[in-house]
This record gives sequence, C-alpha cells and structure tokens, in this order.
Amino acid sequence: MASSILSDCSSCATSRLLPLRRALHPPTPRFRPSPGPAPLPRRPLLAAATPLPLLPRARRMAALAAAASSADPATVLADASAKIIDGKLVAKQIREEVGVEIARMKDAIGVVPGLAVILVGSRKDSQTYVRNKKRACDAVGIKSYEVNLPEDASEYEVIKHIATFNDDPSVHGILVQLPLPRHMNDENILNAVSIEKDVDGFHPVNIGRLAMQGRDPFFVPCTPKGCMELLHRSGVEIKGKRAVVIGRSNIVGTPAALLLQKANATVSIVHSKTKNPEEITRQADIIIAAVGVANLVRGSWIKPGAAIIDVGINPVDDPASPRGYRLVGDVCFEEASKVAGAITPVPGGVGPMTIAMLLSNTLDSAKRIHKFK
Ligand SMILES: Nc1nc2c(c(=O)[nH]1)N[C@@H](CN(C=O)c1ccc(C(=O)N[C@@H](CCC(=O)O)C(=O)O)cc1)CN2
Repeated sequence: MASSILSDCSSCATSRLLPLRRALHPPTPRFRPSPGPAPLPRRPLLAAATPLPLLPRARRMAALAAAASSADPATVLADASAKIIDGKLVAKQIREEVGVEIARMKDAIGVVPGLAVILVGSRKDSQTYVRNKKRACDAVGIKSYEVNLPEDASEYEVIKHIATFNDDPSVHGILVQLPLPRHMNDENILNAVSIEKDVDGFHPVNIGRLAMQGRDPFFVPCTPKGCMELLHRSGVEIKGKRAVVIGRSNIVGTPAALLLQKANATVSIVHSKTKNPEEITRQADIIIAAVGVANLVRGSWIKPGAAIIDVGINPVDDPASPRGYRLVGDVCFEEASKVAGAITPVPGGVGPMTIAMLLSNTLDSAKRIHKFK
C-alpha cells in the first residue's frame, strides 16, 4: 500500500447520488473554491491547489478532484501509515456494554427499555436501517415497536403515532427514520417527539441545549456522538486541539462541531461557501468529514498526524463489485492513510457507531425516566 503511486480517488465526480446522501447530508454539496488566485503554498510536502473558476456543481467537483490529484507524489509515497480506527469493533464493544447494563436494570427494577421506530415509505436503504435497528435492539434486550406508513401518508398520521408513543410509558425512545417523503415537513414531525424520548437528538430544544454553555441536551444525535466516541476510545486528545468539521448539516456537521467545541477544541466549519477549504482543513489536528462528496478530502488537505473521522458513505460505480458499486467516504482513504495519524475506514467506521449510539441513548432514556443509576 505505502508504495503505491496511483491513487484511486478520482471518483468524486462520478459518485452515484444515491438517496442515503440526502438523509445524512445537505442535498447538494456546494463546495466552491475561491475564484481568486490561489494563495502561495506553505506546505513543503504537498502541491498547491489549482485555482478554479466558478463552475456548475459536477464540473466543480471534477475540477476539485483533478486539482487534488495533482498533489506532490511525496504525499502518496509517504511511509507513514495511519492507525485504523475500527468502528465495527468499537460498536460491538458498546453494544455489549449496553446489553450488560440493560440486564442489570431488568434484574434490579424489572424494566426493559423500549424504542419506537416510525418508517414512512418503502425506500430500500431506510428499510435496511430500520431492520438493523430492530435486530440490534433484540440483541441487547431493548423492546422495539415499529410503525410502517405508506409513502403517501399524511404528516398528521405520523404526528398521531408520535403522540401515542410520547404517552406510552413502555416506550423510552422514539425516532422517525429519515429522509421523509418530500411532501412532509421534517421540522413539524421532529418537533412532535417529546424531548425526553428524542433518542435521535434532532429536536430543536436538544440541539439548542447542545449549543449552549452550561446546558446539556437530553440526547446527542447518534452519528456525531459516535464520532466523538471513536475519538475518545482511540485516545485522541481533543482539548486545545484544532478541529475542522467539513459539512454543516443539522444531523451531523453542526452537532459534531458543537460537540468538539464542548470538548474544548478550537473548531472551524468548512462549508460550501468557505474560501480555501483545503488550507483551513490542513491546519486541523482533528477532521470530521460529513459532506457527502466521495473522496473530496485528499492527502494534500491533511496535516501529518491528524485524526480523521470520515462520516461519508458514498456509493461509486464499481463493475467489479457484486452490487455494481462500492462505498467510499468523503476522504480519499488511500492518500489520507499515508498522512494521517488515525483514520476511520468506510465502510466499517462511523456507520456502525450510529446504531450503537442509538441503543446507548435508548438505555440512557430508560434509566433517566426510571431514575435508575
Ligand atoms: N432517524 C434517523 N435517520 C437516519 C439516521 C439517523 O441517525 N436517524 N442516519 C442515517 C441512516 N442510518 C441510521 O438510521 C445508518 C446509516 C449507515 C449505517 C451503517 O452502518 N453503514 C455501514 C455501511 C452499510 C452498507 O453497506 O450499506 C458502514 O458505514 O459501515 C447505519 C445506520 C440516515 N437516516
């Protein structure tokens, strides 16, 4: 690996825009490199980005990829190889820990946590996630409740089910699988979930509390919570470090930045209007990439030794794969793993943590409601 010269990260312009991206990230990645002249490169090892004019999205992404792939081969050839943060393994450990706690609570007070999941429509990916959530609940001893509504269900119907679960004492966590059909207003629906059962942490009050000094939310959204857990369990120091979050979605980028700030990092958010995203990212000791653009972050964007958490799950065409596509992250793993100190793979990085954190939030909710320590 370390001696490979060619990078296979030129696929961001060809990544398939499968619907999962709409759920995790803003619908249209709009990274826009500065139209002005590029600043002088200040990095000894890496090539400067080519200044790019304003382009339509697809051409912009292709141009970004091409600019990044012109990085000095020294980046690609570097001997260093990052520690791989194994999200599958950490998620398994967390599921086991949650299972032990649930058994302890059941023995002590006879209560098992309950999780209600509402799925609207018949998207294959959402059905898979909901099925996996149910299996994960079964494995740790959480009782799960499922409501499946047709694509053309009304907002009122969804809210009615939420209200029933809000009032049900055997349910400690409620989530609505995203994305919702286009005719529904996410905000109305997410606002209907009781903040004390909002195990996804998407209610504006929970996000607001996360943003405030001296306040804590009832729940932290599962994916960003999983990112932090991976950093903690991998021994990455956060306090006093520079962190960059790429992407500012409500469910990943924004809460991830707030969490890093709460953990005393100095945080920058790189988004579609950021000038010189590469230069800002290169200053980071910690990078959380959650933008939904395959292989956007190249080796030349990374400070040597940085810790990288890659939230992207982007399908790219791959005729050699049985599914006809494979999943890649927002970070070019092949290049980044030669520069970074630690990195999560895709798949098998942040993804499995999302469901593990959901179980952990559901357990916390039941403990809080039943005042069980
Ligand atoms: N209400 C919610 N909706 C959605 C959330 C969420 O947290 N709450 N997140 C995503 C979907 N999601 C869980 O719901 C989820 C996504 C990905 C994974 C995962 O384990 N991914 C694997 C790859 C899976 C594959 O091979 O296809 C990985 O990265 O290793 C789990 C859960 C949007 N909706």
